[in-house]
Amino acid sequence: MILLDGKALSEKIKEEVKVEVAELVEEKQITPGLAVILVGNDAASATYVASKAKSCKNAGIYSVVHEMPESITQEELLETIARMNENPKLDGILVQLPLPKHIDTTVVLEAIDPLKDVDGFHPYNVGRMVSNLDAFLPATPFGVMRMFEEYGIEVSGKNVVVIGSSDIVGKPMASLLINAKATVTVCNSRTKDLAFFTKAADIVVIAVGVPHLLKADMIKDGAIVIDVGINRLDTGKLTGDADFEDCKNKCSHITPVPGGVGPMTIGMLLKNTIKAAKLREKREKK
Ligand SMILES: Nc1nc(=O)c2c([nH]1)NC[C@@H]1CN(c3ccc(C(=O)N[C@@H](CCC(=O)O)C(=O)O)cc3)C=[N+]21
Repeated sequence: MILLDGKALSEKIKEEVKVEVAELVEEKQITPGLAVILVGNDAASATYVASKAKSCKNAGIYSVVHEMPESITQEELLETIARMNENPKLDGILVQLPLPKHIDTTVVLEAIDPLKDVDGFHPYNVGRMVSNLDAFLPATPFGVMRMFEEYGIEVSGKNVVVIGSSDIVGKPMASLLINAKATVTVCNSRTKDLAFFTKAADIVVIAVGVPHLLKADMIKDGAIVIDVGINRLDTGKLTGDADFEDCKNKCSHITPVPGGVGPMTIGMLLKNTIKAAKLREKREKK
């Protein structure tokens, strides 16, 4: 069994990013900038945001974390985004999800300038991604594709089952795999016989938020398991959507949690921020 080491790979990506940032600064006098908007005081969200800011700093990317109280109105949030859209120091804008219930996430994500949408959640980028055009790709599925590449895993012609159909992971994951010529099946919580699909899969990508849902008896010998789940147990430990101990003896490759897909997400966000900075440079030249 080969462990897909997202932590080590993300270190490599961060080094690449560092070099690219240094080049941008030297050759184009541009420092990439990222704004992260954090609404409310969810502990997990705060941790992720802090780690994004730290990674930016290490890479030489200018970053601001804009914290707003749970009680802000949608209008106030939209005004903040409008200001950031106009701020030339900021190449990327990321609104940490989930947002409080009184705020309409769709409206907020659509307010971000598509050219600063480093999360790839704006319908403009979603449409371009589905059409296989150049776009900001959502960091988590983008990171999974990079992982396949790095480990020499060919997805073309493979049967891939994606479990979970969220806008953030499942749907974009399926799109990227379709663009790469995989045969893709997307399952969700209403799927009647999940094992029927997963047993036929060369690759299973699971992103549902149910600890240890995927067991060894649901996969075929030599399957590749990509675990996007990040579940915090009562013990405080993180665990995935796949039963790692059970699956590890049956699959050919598996991502651990922690240390798998999670760290890749941050690496690809930094990549997207550089892409945004390069887009700005092109616009400014015109
Ligand atoms: N607009 C937006 N964009 C996001 O990209 C976004 C978001 N909202 N909301 C929350 C999710 C979650 N997410 C993670 C990123 C890195 C790790 C990560 O690095 N995890 C480490 C462990 C971290 C720990 O120990 O807590 C690992 O899996 O090894 C996890 C989760 C980004 N998200």
